[in-house]
Amino acid sequence: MTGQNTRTGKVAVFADREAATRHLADWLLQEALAKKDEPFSIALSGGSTPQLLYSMMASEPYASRFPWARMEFFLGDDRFLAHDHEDSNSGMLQRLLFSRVPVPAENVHLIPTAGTAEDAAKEYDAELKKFYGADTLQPGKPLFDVNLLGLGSDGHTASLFPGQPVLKERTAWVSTCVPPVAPYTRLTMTYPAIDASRHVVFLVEGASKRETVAKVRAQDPACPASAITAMGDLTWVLDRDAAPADV
Ligand SMILES: O=C(O)[C@H](O)[C@@H](O)[C@H](O)[C@H](O)COP(=O)(O)O
Repeated sequence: MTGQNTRTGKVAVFADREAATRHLADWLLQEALAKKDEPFSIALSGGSTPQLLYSMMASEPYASRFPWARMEFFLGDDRFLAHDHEDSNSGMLQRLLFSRVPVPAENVHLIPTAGTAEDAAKEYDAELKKFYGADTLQPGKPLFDVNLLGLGSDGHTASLFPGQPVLKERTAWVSTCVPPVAPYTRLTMTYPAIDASRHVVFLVEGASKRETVAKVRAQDPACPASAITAMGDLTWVLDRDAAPADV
């Protein structure tokens, strides 16, 4: 697999948020069906941007077409909060998607919240390794089929925030992060886990993100998202407002 990065990845621009989201839903459906009887694994992003996608996947024509029984869902990151907290990504996904489709409960791998944040990171790290079937990543063997990422205006993705120790983590697959501005301790997949994806997709919308998209595509080192690569391909799915002038 020839890995792509944020500079070499393909850019797909759509007229508006609805069109970009529908394209992504169609593509995810195509990829899931292409796996035929094999599991289809996807790590999902939190935040507000992908919420339309999750609602769309749980509605027709997608709800009756996705092969839910063989889909495996993970979270790229979460805030270290009870899942019923209004700011929990797990809670958001439960509300918008998992409670509305027939995905088996054992296929929904939410980030744990018991004990300390460090305990939860170790537990989720172990869960990823159990799913993968090994404790070390092997060349050419992806951990996920798809890793869906968002982008913060400061260039963070998942909970890989600028200046944080987690950016140097190259062994653990899950770590904690205390973002400089956000009030919650976060749990996040690290670069090795995210990069071990067959497809990495950045879904970014809105004019407020345009400058950051340009920086990350230029691989500005100040933006943690710049260092993201994919084991296979990396794609930017943008609405017109988020698209830099050169795309
Ligand atoms: O938990 C989170 O918030 C996300 O994982 C985070 O990385 C998000 O993707 C960006 O902050 C963009 O968020 P918006 O889509 O809300 O702009």
